[in-house]
Amino acid sequence: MLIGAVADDITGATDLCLMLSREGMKTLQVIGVPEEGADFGDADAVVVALKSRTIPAEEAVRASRAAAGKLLAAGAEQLLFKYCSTFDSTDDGNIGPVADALQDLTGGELTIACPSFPAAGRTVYKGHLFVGDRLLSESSLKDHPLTPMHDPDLVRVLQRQTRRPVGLIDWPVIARGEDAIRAAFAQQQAAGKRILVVDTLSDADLHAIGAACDGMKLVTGGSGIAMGLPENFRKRNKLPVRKAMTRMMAPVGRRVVLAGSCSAATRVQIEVARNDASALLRLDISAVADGSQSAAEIADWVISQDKDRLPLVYSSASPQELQSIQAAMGRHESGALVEQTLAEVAERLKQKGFTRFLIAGGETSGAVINALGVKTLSIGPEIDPGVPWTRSLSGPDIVLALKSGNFGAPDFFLKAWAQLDPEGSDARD
Ligand SMILES: Nc1ncnc2c1ncn2[C@@H]1O[C@H](COP(=O)(O)OP(=O)(O)O)[C@@H](O)[C@H]1O
Ligand SMILES: O=C(O)[C@@H](O)C(=O)COP(=O)(O)O
Repeated sequence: MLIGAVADDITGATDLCLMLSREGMKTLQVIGVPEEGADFGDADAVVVALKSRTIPAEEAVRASRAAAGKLLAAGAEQLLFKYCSTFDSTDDGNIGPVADALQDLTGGELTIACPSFPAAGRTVYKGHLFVGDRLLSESSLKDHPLTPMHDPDLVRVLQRQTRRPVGLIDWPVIARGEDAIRAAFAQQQAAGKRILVVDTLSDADLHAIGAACDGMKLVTGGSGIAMGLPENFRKRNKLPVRKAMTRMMAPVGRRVVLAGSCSAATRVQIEVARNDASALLRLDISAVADGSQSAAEIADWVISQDKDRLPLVYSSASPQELQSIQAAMGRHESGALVEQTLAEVAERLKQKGFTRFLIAGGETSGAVINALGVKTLSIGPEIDPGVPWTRSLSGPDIVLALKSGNFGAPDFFLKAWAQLDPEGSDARD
């Protein structure tokens, strides 16, 4: 194993898997902390998907340390901690505490914090995170249901989460390339800094930063940082050149979209599907809470739809609607009830022979995957930046597209299916 990664949510993990496999690494996604003696086959990279972004910091640290320990024991040469490209976290964590714990596990050496993903519009300049052309705090992430982001200055944000000194390598240094970046690492380390936010404006910057991280025991960031890391192993003849996949075999069966993301991109995708005459049903959380809507009824509705129409169940709400739901029911309580309901719908549909699932939302995907009993995923073709098709390797034979809330083009829900073999296939990849 060349790279062992711990991701703080499931869509983040598939995003990272896609990046690593696009760069030629045979990549396996494992759901949850691997079991003792787990067999990772001949994977060049293993990404462990946790659901640790919004749980209490001590639990996130415990799970991340356990997962990282398994990857290091299996021979991982470099450890990667994957979090969101929009740095989703609270002042209590969990990025800082987990990075600290993994740094301890890997000998306490200097590490970086590189959330940038320019292909998805996330860049960092003077330590400030931009989403498209807006500062993070002025983007739709300020209204995230679980981790509203109000401060765009990542040095400040991260410093609130860790006692270790946080530094910054700004863009003029990054633009001078690998050697300059490496020299800046050494200078900052000598100045007592332990974790460095790195400015990044382009894929070229990511390649240069990745090259400078050759040999760094622990790297932290979004999937973008994985763009430049595989080349370090290829240079040493540890990694062959592989072609990216463009289509995927999928088991015979019906399809469904389940959206528990309230992100701006997902809400647009829902409207595009509505205008295309897909069959839409809203999960009304107040109705679920008072018993007038249930997972069983929602699943029956999906099953009863004409097979030629795409069925889409969504709980997604506008920031204003969300505010009043959360005021009435509580932020975590309402979120958990939505997740639990969509997870039960998925489980019921699986029982009825549905094999093709498109799930929108990271936390939502985590809940659905757990309910479906999926343990490992192989990575298929890219639908849009950050979102591949995946196929379950053990347990139920199904394909899944796990879409991060803010990823994907407006027609994502409609176009994703074109990459699956319409006839179906009984053989797993
Ligand atoms: N109508 C709603 N009311 C309250 N919470 C909701 C509603 N719809 C979705 N949620 C919750 O919002 C959270 C969205 O997070 P997530 O699934 O990670 O989406 P994203 O990828 O957009 O961040 C989930 O916990 C989900 O259950
Ligand atoms: O880095 C990213 O933006 C994604 O990989 C990711 O982690 C997004 O999280 P969700 O929006 O909660 O799916």
